[in-house]
Amino acid sequence: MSTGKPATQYQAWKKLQQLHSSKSSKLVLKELFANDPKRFSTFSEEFKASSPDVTLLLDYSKNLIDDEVLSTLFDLAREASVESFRDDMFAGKHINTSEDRAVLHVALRNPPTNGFKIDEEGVDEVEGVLKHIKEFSDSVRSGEWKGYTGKSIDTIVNIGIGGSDLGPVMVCEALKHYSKRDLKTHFVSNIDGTDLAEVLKLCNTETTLFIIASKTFTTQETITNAESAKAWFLEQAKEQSHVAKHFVALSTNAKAVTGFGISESNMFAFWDWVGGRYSLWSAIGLSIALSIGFENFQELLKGAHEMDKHFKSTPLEQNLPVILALVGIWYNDFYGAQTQALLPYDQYLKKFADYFQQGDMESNGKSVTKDGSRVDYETGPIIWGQSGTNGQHAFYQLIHQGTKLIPADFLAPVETLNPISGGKHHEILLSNFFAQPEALAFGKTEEEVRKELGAEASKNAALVKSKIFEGNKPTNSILFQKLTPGTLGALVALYEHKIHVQGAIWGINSYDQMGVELGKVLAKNILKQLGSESEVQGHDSSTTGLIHYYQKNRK
Ligand SMILES: O=P(O)(O)OC[C@H]1O[C@H](O)[C@H](O)[C@@H](O)[C@@H]1O
Repeated sequence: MSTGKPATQYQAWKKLQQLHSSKSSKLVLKELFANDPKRFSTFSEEFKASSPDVTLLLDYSKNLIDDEVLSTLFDLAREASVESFRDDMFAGKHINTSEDRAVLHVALRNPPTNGFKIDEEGVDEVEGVLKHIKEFSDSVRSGEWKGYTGKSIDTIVNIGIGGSDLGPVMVCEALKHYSKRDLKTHFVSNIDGTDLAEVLKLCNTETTLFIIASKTFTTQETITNAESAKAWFLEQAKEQSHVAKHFVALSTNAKAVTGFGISESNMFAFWDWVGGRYSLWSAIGLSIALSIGFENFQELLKGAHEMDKHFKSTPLEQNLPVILALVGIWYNDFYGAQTQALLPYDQYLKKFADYFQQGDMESNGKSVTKDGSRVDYETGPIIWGQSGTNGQHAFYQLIHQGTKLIPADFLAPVETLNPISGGKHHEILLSNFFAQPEALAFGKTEEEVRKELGAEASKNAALVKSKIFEGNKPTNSILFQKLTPGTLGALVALYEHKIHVQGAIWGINSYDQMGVELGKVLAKNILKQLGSESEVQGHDSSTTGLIHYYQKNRK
């Protein structure tokens, strides 16, 4: 079990504080590289899965670390019992202590033979649900599954929010290359009626399949959207019995699903040991299987499983998720970095940062440890980013020359799936992928700027200063072979396990999400009061003023 101890109590943490005060000014990338020609090979690791397409190279040499810092970070991981906490997760122990649940997304991608031995109720049902997903997705994709007028399905609408939306959205976008183009996939998540209304304009009742994705099947947004979608469907289809051909549910809550009017035979089950933000590997991935086919969905699971094996059995010093986690902690807790950017140089990964906003921030955005003490150190970073090179033309200015330290992960494929114009686009893309971390690390000195400006430099001192790049900005670079389903599975699992390791060291519970509750409760209460001004009770003057303004001005 993770110790749940405040991280500041570890000896290694104290040593890292000392190292930071004594060394941080000396950790200068330009010098570290100049003094060690082997720095790249020392601080990089390759991950190779059994499929030759699934390989990742992690270069973490452009970080503000040396051997001593790194070995102390590994000491920290050992002192915080990261290895036994990891093993507890794989063994099905109830590491989600506040909800007394196991955390077993790894069981969803665990093959029936040669996998991990996991002992928890429901794990032996995983294969059966996968079989159900296969049969159903095959029959929809082949056109065998017919709608109420005998036509095949050509449009899928996934209605879900949070973990029941972001994973499928990200993966369907990332693996669009493998998708069945004549089966359109849409996602509706927001309670804002605009979301559903705009999607319904693209749908035909006779050929649309609605997937209602909700672990609890009580989420207000999802159930309201699902009810409105059903009403829209019935306006045309009339007969309640036709619902069975056009609505399926993904949930752990059979009672609520049948209560909604979807029969259990049209329900794809999962279990409470699957956290919402770790659920794309479960029945929640049905829209993925429909879009890219079951075999590709299985490849996605396989790639993740290979990363699980790596995480479970590789010594910490070569363990990719552990390295990413520790380097992240170095900036988050000792350098005071507030954020972590995820910058994929692959257009298909444009939703990757959005996905891990929930994955990381909902997991590690906590301020009490497992034993209830208030932390006196920083926990989860703010995750953000977008695909390169678009980000370069938007926010990189601040990363290069602003006042904030922004550690960034750069990701790119060696091979593109779209080698248009003889591969020219890809070469340009990758030249940017190589150039940005280099510019961030090594910057541009005043001397270089002066040389470049020539005579102008002596006339315009401010211009010289504005063109200096201080450099020494840390990055990780991840090069993967190409964006296959297996590679994506491995990449997602890499970041999932990074989150796990950081949470273990911070002593927090990465697997509950109490922080989303309060707003939901208040919104329900306010909804009841929106009828008239006199009903608005029990709020501060700001909230009351805003509600009254709305009530006066609504039409
Ligand atoms: O799948 P559902 O039960 O509808 O939950 C959807 C989402 O609800 C909340 O926002 C939780 O914080 C998320 O973790 C969850 O993914």
